[in-house]
Amino acid sequence: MKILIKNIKQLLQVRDNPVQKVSGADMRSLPLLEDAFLLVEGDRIADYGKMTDLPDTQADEVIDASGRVVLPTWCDSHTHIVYAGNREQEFVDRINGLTYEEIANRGGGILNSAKKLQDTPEDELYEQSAKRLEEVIALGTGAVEIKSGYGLTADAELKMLRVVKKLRAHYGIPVKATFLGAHAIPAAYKSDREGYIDLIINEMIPAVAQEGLAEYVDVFCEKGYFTTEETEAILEAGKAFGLIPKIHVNQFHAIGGVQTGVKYNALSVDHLEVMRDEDIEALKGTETIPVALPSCSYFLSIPYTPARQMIDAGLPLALATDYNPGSTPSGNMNFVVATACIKMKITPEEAINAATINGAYAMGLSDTHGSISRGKKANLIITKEVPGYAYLPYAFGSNHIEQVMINGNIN
Ligand SMILES: N=CN[C@@H](CCC(=O)O)C(=O)O
Ligand SMILES: [Zn+2]
Repeated sequence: MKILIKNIKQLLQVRDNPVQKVSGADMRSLPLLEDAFLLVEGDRIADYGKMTDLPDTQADEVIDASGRVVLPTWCDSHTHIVYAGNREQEFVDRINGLTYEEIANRGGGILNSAKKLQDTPEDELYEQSAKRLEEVIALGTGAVEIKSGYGLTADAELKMLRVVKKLRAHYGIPVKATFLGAHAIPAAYKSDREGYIDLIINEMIPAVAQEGLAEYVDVFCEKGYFTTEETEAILEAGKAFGLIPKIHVNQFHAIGGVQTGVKYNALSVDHLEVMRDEDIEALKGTETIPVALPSCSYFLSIPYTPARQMIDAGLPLALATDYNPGSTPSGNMNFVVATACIKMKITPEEAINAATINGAYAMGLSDTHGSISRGKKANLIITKEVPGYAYLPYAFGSNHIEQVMINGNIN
């Protein structure tokens, strides 16, 4: 099957020589072609160029993208979309004055979600999660990472990861799995945190590895959750089973989590709402990509990751949703890109780089996703008629997407 997309107003993120990620000042450059064509063969990008150079080719289907922008689908490298129910009551409680921390201390928060998830059968959990995945694909996400961490028992953590595996098998987009047993200390281990860490290290990680259920290992390295020493022990154990670290750090407090991530060669360090100069320094010259989650800052009214400062310091940056029931009940990458521009003062070019090629890097997918390059997967967003790509984050809150193509198929 050959599909020709012609008359594209702007074809974004065109890279003849694909890169793994873009950093610092290079993030300001978003290579594009105006008045372009794109040829899809099977599930791959076969060719692209200016309309004036359109080869004489027979296509099975022709899409006229006049007035429209075409770009690679979003790569959302940080989500928790496998969860049960919702936490709308906590949302109301926060409006009425309680803090996220106070709610967690009263047994709400992650423990509330864990209780719900433990009581939800696997099939039902799959159905709820599949709906969310379908929703985000329609919003232009074409690759996603999903974490466990709302199980907090060996059985429930494995249940979550089996749901992720089923989602991967059923949907055409890459779905990367992360084991986040160290998301919170469960109530049963309240006065025996060593016991829970022991369970993670000696039972959960080996079981996850044995079933091949995850590629990454994550820890919520934060005051009141897991210390840097505990994080190190868990990452060490994960690494022994081939799990690559990808961790939650610096959401509320800077306790050295960035340095721990760098020490363990984490693929990414995520959140980073509270960053000291030494945390930015620690990331320089490393392969660890910082990931910002602006929808979380928006929803919790906490500081935004100092993305401007980090990019100006020469770092790469990825953007992701953090879609989860507590801190970010939204999986909309379009909103993430707009919020990054509006609140973090990064340019549309930087934000689109952060949400495509750098998001792909944060999931180990740069070779196949995240840019318009020959041979990469044909996962594309075709917008409605728009004045240009900066209009996408500018006119925030509207849905500018007309069609989403996954593996060469229009969804
Ligand atoms: N910060 C830790 N974990 C999730 C939220 C957890 C929750 O409130 O359910 C996050 O990334 O924001
Ligand atoms: Zn998260």
